[in-house]
Amino acid sequence: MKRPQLERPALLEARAIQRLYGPGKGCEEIDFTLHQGEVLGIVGESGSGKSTLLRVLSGLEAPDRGQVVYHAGEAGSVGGSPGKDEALDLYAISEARRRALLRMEWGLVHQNPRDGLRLGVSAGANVGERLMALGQRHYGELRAAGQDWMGRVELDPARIDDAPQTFSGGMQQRLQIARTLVTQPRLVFMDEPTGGLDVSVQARLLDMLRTLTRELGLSVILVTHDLAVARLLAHRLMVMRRGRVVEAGLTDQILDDPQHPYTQLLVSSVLTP
Ligand SMILES: Nc1ncnc2c1ncn2[C@@H]1O[C@H](COP(=O)(O)OP(=O)(O)OP(=O)(O)O)[C@@H](O)[C@H]1O
Repeated sequence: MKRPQLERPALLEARAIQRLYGPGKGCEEIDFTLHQGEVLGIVGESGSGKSTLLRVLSGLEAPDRGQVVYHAGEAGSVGGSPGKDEALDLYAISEARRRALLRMEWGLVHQNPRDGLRLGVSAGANVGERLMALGQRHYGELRAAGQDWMGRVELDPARIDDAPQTFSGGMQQRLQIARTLVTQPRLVFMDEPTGGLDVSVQARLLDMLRTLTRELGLSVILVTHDLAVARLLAHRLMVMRRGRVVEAGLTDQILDDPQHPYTQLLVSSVLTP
């Protein structure tokens, strides 16, 4: 697996994050740095706090304690000066600026594509909509981008005018991915992107996601309970249990030589035939 270069600049930092609904429910003492071009997998069984952490990291739910710091500042980033790194404390900036980040610099891929798509408009409009939010208005170019991205996610571009409801679950998920990536987000959050799909559909989608993340050099925070998905996509892993990170490190190291008894259990229960 291709390793991220360590000297790459930081993109997102979690500093002592806590969001608890009750003892062990939610997440606490979360510290890590995501570097540009890196895919970080957050794994753990159901209820371990993965989704809670993702909501906090992606600006959807404020933590009780701690900070999420996003390094903006490249040319074109929201509120940043060209070439200058600017560390934004996600929950200290205004709600409007946080929303602008989500719309313009980040992407969110939901487990259920229906949460990420607009079902009432065509496939092409779903892809073009985020570009329009960035100021693109040229109809022909929006349509061309829609067709191009449908092709990239292995959907038939001839179906550009079809409504997402007429697509299968796996096709809807590919459309959601096209809609998310068309704006070339600096940071992508994925919540169980292959969950809820048939195994054969999952395998194809996973293959496509791996190709896209590599080709585009995407920076991704990926939540999954599926260690096979984590193995294929993530450079690094954080293993969560009852809201805390019990083990973190390079993916191969964690899955081939887990140190924490919980990780050992998780790995043996999934990977051993
Ligand atoms: N809004 C909420 N109010 C109260 N408790 C919550 C809320 N959201 C999550 N929890 C609780 O926090 C714990 C962690 O939930 P979370 O959804 O983050 O786990 P998860 O690892 O993502 O699980 P899954 O893989 O099943 O989605 C669970 O015990 C859950 O019941």
